[in-house]
Amino acid sequence: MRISHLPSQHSQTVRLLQITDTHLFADPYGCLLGVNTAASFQAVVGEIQASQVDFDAIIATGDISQDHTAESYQRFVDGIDHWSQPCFWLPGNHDYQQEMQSILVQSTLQRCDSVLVGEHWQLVVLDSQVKGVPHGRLSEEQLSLLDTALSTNKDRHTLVLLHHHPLPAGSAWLDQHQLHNQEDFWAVVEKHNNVKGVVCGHIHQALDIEHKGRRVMAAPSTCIQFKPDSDDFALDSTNPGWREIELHQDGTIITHVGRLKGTEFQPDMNSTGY
Ligand SMILES: Nc1ncnc2c1ncn2[C@@H]1O[C@@H]2COP(=O)(O)O[C@H]2[C@H]1O
Ligand SMILES: [Fe+2]
Repeated sequence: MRISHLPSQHSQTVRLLQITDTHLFADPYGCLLGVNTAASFQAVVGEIQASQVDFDAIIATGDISQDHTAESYQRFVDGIDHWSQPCFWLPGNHDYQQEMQSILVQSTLQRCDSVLVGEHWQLVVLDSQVKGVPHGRLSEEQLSLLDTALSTNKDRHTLVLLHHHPLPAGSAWLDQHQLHNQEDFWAVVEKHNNVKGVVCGHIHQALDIEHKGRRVMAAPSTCIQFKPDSDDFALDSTNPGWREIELHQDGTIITHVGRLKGTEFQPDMNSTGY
């Protein structure tokens, strides 16, 4: 298992910044359904800086690239380069792991399976990608990695990270692309009592609910947003954004979604998919 350490800084509270579904292109003018994804990503990074968000690490929860190019991954690296905090990333359905592995190893970026965070927490970072299709699945290997990390660090509160949503989000078109073997995932989680939360990307909308006694959270994409509770594909006019997550030593999670202001990054609302 690839294990990393994140020492807690000033206090025992650890702050994470979730950035997800950037869908970047090699072309700086590349657009997804009318939104220039490089520009919206840069605007989100700029707004995080302007709002002086305090964080100890970035978690990038997949779909970093839309065109699978090394240049698109380099664009992500360049966008967060000015931050000295580490970035832990995992693949989404749109990612090409070969390019990711070669580009996202620079400076502070790391692909690891488990991060021991301060004295009280761990992150388990899972790969739910099934090559070439939009839905997710956790292999036997990933399920066993989760099980091992939870039993090895049973005294640490745990936040599990994966790209695909491990429960229906309430939109039929999107739920066909959810984590297909979610019963297997929850069976492992329910064997242990240290999982306090699960964080995903993929659904391009904010979510913060309780499921099987654990917190499940998702963040807005840095580009286009999907309309919640819509059985057919539909975009939402809410702005690109991010999620901040505070992990407290007693196991409490405090979280907040931040978004851009203004109307610069409205998608083509009549789009029917991509
Ligand atoms: N109209 C559509 N119907 C079903 N799936 C779609 C549609 N448009 C896009 N998708 C896929 O659904 C995925 C959901 O989010 P992704 O960013 O992974 O990328 C999306 C596409 O792969
Ligand atoms: Fe996505």
